[in-house]
Amino acid sequence: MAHTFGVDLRGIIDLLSHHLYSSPRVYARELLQNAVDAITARRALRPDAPGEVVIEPIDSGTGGTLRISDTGIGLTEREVHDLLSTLGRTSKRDELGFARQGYLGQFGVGLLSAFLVAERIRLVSRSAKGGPAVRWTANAAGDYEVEVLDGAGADREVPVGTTIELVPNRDSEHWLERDVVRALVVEYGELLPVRVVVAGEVVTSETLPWAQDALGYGARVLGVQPFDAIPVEVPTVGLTGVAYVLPRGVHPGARQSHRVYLKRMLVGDSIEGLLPEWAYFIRCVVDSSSLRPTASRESLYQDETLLAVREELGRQVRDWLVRLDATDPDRTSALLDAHHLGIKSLARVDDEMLRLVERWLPFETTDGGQSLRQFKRKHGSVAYVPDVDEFRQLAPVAHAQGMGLLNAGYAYDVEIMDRLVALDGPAAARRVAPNEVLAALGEPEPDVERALRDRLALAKDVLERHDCEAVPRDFDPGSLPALLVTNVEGERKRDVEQAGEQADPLWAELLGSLVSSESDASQRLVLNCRNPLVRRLAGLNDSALVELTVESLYVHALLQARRPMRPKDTAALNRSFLELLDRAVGGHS
Ligand SMILES: Nc1ncnc2c1ncn2[C@@H]1O[C@H](COP(=O)(O)OP(=O)(O)OP(=O)(O)O)[C@@H](O)[C@H]1O
Repeated sequence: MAHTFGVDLRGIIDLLSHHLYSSPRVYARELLQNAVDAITARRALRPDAPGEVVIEPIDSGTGGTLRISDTGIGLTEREVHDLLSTLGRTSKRDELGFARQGYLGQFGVGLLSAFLVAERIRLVSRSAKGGPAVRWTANAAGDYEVEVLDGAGADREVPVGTTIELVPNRDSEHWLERDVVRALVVEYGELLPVRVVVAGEVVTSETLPWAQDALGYGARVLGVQPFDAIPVEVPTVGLTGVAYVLPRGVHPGARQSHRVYLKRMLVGDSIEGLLPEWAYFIRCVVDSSSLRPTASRESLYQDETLLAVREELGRQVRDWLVRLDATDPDRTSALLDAHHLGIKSLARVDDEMLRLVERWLPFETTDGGQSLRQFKRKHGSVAYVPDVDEFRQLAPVAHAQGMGLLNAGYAYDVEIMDRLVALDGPAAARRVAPNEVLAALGEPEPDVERALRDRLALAKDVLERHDCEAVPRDFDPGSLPALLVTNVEGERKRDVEQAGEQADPLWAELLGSLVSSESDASQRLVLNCRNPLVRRLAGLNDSALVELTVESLYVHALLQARRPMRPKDTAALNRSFLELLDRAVGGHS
């Protein structure tokens, strides 16, 4: 013999309250939604049927009930048994189980959420299809009663539509009181296309607020004045709304959160996944007639449709950016200034964005802040350094020699340079190695160089300790005594030597022929013979003082290069500083 599942109503209510819905507050949305759906159903029969929802909350502390009445389609006695008293039964799906167009509900469980705040629900309804009025009373314990109000005076007074009355449970009276109810109804239902009255006050408006004053509405919803408001539209899912461009100050890692309405009922205002990740500086407010909610109605179902909508909204924001670029240069550069990270990340894969970045985004260069285009116009191609510290170190030297350098050490910069090369050819951008800057530096006067090299021989131990080769040069600015650069060739040579130890002789010889540097030290301390201190170093006779000066110059250059200090560097800093201090206060005299 076949049996049907039994259902423990208490268990279901517990499931709903603790696991499906995030708070009892959703009861207001579910009741509102049923009332609006009932009006929609009635208007499907008769388009000019009245549409109004009236909510009478509890007056604080009076211990009464909340009533919500609608002028909707109502329920016949059969429907009350069939729809209200069977969990999961709904009138809002078709024979094949698909959600019917135009209705907010679809799962057949929403009414139960009233039990999150009520111990008893009383419903009185009269169907627009005719027949007597019906009263249905259900308790949280899981029992219900149906009475037909036929013929009696009470029946005649019941208009077509439904009134639901909630008797609060012990801890929930406050959920049904005026201020809370009003706030909840405004939050969820302020855009509903029917008149909703709470405690005598109409809380809905006919038109979508962003259609009238998008920027004003944006400021209210976001709490700040948006940079701009982009109207967006995806007709395939009946979506309209606004993409707000946030003013500066949003972090690229910040979670996207959008305000989403479905059929003009709020789903939530921190809905994720509506725009591609790069658009972190955009907040949307949209209404859609056919995106799918999850069963809790608190988020969107992540399906193919949502993916397609995300792509399309991303495209519309991007098109706006391109239009702005063409029509309003000042605003474009202000926007790029505020949100360069998102736009740069887009430029890696989108050529029009790349051109926009090329034209407007200021980069740090040896000629000050400049766009790639300006820089290219002056120097012919973009010579860049892919590391911020290296740039800072090389920039003054390069600038003094008339070389243009651009700092491409921030997020996405190198990928943007690679993309420029892929599009415009190898002359478009070029990575500059420190040695290239060194190659541009002048040779020192021979006698100064000779004298300096003699002194440097005295500091051999110090230089070896720091894995450094000293290179005398002559360059501007004269105030800079020394420059520390990584010896890329030296490192390569060391790798090759290591590889050579393990490789067969023929291969080792081949590898060896690729390396030309004289030294295999990993760093180069480039001493500036134009600097007075370095010149004095060339004339020193005290070998201890030569060692101390070379080590101090090394530490100074290391600090300038902002390299991380290893323990032996910190020890060198302490040693040289204290020894210099000692000499300064006369310890050696
Ligand atoms: N105010 C009302 N007027 C007329 N019929 C109603 C009303 N409230 C509920 N009903 C009927 O009761 C059924 C069950 O309602 P319930 O809120 O549990 O589910 P639903 O609205 O169909 O779906 P969902 O769970 O997505 O809200 C509805 O499908 C509708 O037919």
